[in-house]
Amino acid sequence: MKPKFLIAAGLAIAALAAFPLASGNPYYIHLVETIMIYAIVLFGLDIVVGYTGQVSLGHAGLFGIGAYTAGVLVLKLGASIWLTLPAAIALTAAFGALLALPALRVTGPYLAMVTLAFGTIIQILINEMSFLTEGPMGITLTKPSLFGHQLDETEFYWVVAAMLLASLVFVHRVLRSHLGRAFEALRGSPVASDCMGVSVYRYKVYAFVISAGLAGLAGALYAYSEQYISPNTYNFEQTVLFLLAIIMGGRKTRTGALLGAAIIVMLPKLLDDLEMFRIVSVLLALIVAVASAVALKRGKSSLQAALIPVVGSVALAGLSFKLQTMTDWRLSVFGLITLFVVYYLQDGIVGFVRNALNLRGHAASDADTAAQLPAGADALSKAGGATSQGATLLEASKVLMQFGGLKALNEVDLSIKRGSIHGLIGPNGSGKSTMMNVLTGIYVPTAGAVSFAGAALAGRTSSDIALSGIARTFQNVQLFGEMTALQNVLVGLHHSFRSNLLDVALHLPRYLRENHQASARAFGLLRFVGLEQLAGEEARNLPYGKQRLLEIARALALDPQLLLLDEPAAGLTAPDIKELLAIIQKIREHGVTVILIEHHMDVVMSLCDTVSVLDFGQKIAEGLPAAVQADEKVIEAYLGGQAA
Ligand SMILES: Nc1ncnc2c1ncn2[C@@H]1O[C@H](COP(=O)(O)OP(=O)(O)OP(=O)(O)O)[C@@H](O)[C@H]1O
Repeated sequence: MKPKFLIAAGLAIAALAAFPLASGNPYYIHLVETIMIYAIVLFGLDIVVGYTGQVSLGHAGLFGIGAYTAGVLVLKLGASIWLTLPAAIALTAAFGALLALPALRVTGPYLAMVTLAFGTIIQILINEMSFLTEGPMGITLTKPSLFGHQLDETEFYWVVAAMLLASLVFVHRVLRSHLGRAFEALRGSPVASDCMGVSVYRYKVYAFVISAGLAGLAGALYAYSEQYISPNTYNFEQTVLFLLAIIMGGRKTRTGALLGAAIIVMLPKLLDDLEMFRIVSVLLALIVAVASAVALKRGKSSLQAALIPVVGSVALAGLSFKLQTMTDWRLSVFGLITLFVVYYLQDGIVGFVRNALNLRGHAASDADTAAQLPAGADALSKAGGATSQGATLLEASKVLMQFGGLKALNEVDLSIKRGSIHGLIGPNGSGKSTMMNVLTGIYVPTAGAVSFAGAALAGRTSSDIALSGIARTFQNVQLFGEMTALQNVLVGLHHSFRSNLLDVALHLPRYLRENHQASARAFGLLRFVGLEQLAGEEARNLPYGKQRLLEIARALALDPQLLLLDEPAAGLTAPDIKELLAIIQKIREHGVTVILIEHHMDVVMSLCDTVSVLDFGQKIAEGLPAAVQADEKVIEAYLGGQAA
């Protein structure tokens, strides 16, 4: 960690701890305490919303479960904080797993509705289960005791501050680890995640469970902080506020969550006080103007894009001086601010400032990591082994893939020899990509069987198949766009981690060792495909040809025995194709078997040992490239069309 960062963090912690002593005002102490509690919820919600890209409107319900676990345990058993906090985390995490179930089946607006229903059910249950929760009457409790000492407002503030710091470190470490990369990969491309051995199912559940655990912790702290809980707090408005806080603050940043929490706690109060509202809106206009000017100067934004937020915030400041009273305008101003942020600051306030000031988050630190790694790491391990060269690695027999009445594959047999490069060609729509999808478990064939390295693939998930040694690239590049090149490859290396949540959270030696080894290998793989200079660049910003190479590096990270390349040369320039040919040759030299789908005949002819030709889902020819090229049926179906 950089000394500058450590000093800043130390100062921030000292300021946070000193605040109640300096302020002395119970109202402000309670306000900051609430912000910290909400920030803990938002750290968790950001995992689900920001990282995995799911919508959750159920987090107020989870927050409520945490609060009521503490409340009920205190009410019924007189339990201490040592029991209530872990119990709240555990029970809420279990409910989080329950909430994850719909996320496995539905996405987008449907998921939003289901999670909203979950939140509503929780609120109704709290209301109805009077024997446990005291129903609408609510539960009154006192501040907890620690080591026999009853905490006062300030001491409890410090407990909350300690929990905030612990949550911050925990979440930050998890999100920067292989687990966080897995969450982010789900958002980037679920199909590619599965094909990299990162099970979408498993990691969606993990994300909800961790997120819920944090909501539970926050809920329990909230119960003690307010000293009174009732079902009405955990309602629809609360859940929307949480979501809004993430959007306003900025997703995928802990600073954004803190800022979002401050906004949702302060804004309603701010909108009650006209004088304060005027001061803050003028300050906001100034900040936006400066950030926009910087963005414009650095060429990060067009004049129009930079002007709109400035005009908006200046108009808001102007409006604040026109208003005589806030009472009638509170909700309208709140709505306007929300609309403005959601529409114009889509990366949230933190994202906007980062963009304007050209701060690149973890992209820059990836470049640093890359630069520190040893130069000669042997990235690509030997696969297969010389002894088994020539034996059958993959056998597909009578594979039928039917979509309604269309037979995309019609009883196709395919036998792939270990160590070979096997070409799969055919006109558009002949079933090549469908075959890839069958081999990687994305499609379950209507009939027929596939065996790989002696084991049947039937009934296995894409991620299982990937982990057993089949890696692939995609016809339409499926990178994790918001992640750097290095992180993309690290997702492919997910299988090399054995560390669990505890190893990650406490940075235990096992995790540190695995992380270092994985980073070194990822960088080595980038070097293997000639992308080491671009390690810290976001995948979406790479030129198309480089994106295709990055996909190959990511696939190789799986240590595959079989690599499926789906039109790797599509859209590449002639020099890029030359580079690609050399890389595929090198891959074969490392003993990796390759199935190559390609429309560029020169690539197929120069690389492949055997070529199979598909037409309308049927295999019409197979053999040496030259023989296939001369085959009448092939010329008629495919090469003839190309020649023409
Ligand atoms: N999920 C699907 N649902 C319905 N039809 C599909 C599906 N996937 C593929 N098909 C159809 O199966 C046929 C074979 O498609 P496929 O993408 O495998 O061809 P291809 O040989 O890879 O073509 P190209 O070279 O254009 O990529 C096409 O008619 C396609 O429309």
